[in-house]
Amino acid sequence: MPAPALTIDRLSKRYGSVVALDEISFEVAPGELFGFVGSNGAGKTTAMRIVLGVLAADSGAVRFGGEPVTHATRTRIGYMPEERGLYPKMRVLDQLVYLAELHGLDNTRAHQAAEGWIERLGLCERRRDEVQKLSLGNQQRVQLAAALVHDPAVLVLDEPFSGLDPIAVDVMSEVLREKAAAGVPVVFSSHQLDLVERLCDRVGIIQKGRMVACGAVAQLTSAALLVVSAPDARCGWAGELLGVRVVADEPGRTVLELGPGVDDQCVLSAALATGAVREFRWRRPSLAELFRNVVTGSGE
Ligand SMILES: Nc1ncnc2c1ncn2[C@@H]1O[C@H](COP(=O)(O)OP(=O)(O)OP(=O)(O)O)[C@@H](O)[C@H]1O
Repeated sequence: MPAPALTIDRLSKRYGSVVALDEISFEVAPGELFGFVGSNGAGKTTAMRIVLGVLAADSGAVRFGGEPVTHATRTRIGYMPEERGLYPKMRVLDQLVYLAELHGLDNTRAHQAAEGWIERLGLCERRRDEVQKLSLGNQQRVQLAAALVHDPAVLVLDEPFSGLDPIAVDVMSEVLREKAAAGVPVVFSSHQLDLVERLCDRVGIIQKGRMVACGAVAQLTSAALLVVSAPDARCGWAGELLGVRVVADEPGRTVLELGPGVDDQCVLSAALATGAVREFRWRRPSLAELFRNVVTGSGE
């Protein structure tokens, strides 16, 4: 059976006077890796917890293959909570078998799945250890295994990369890519924007509970930036140019965004007026630059 799409439709949630989510919507298609990014407190965890049914929305809906999420369909979601919900005194293997059985696998299949993920995630030597005795990074590997052990149809992961060493980041990335390639919609939150940019097909940027940008990474980062290296120029030289926004200003090197109708040759003349120009080229912004731009623009 093909995996269903995950649809988040105009979710709103308040905690007293705090608006955590304000009509937030997005969809994650089967086979898509969707990166959910935003500043601290933007509302990512709240949205993910509502998807899982751990928290109720004030309004809006979560759909799975077009149908409202029920208790039965929820068991098909693999979830990695931000607060990491493992049993500290349970051994790694026992824990994974238990969670797999809880999601409906019989004991033999639960053992096979648990052993498979233990091996895949490099936990063989830790399989008989209590979770609380593992390093934080290894606990996180177990948490990922816990999200995957019942072969979920959708993956929802809250900051799965935080605190991982580079090898574990590679393993995590590979697993997420593989699940997406197998047709599973995968959504994860992260503050590591370079990683999100590398991995994701689409991203959603949430700010104060509102989706302020959502789309394909290439499309969102298509507005070009102008890089100008003028070693003799004093800092701030470009700030006086009309219609030009300074994105970054280091000694000798400036990154600019030109407003509509601004002629780049006028910028070149202004740069040459400061002395030699060693570099003058257009480039795409990174996701991190886009994020800063969008978040600043939305009033942060
Ligand atoms: N149980 C709660 N009671 C009151 N306010 C809450 C509660 N949980 C979250 N909030 C508030 O809701 C807003 C959204 O929080 P949320 O944890 O969803 O953000 P986040 O994007 O996941 O942040 P982070 O990147 O720091 O994990 C914040 O203002 C937060 O303080």
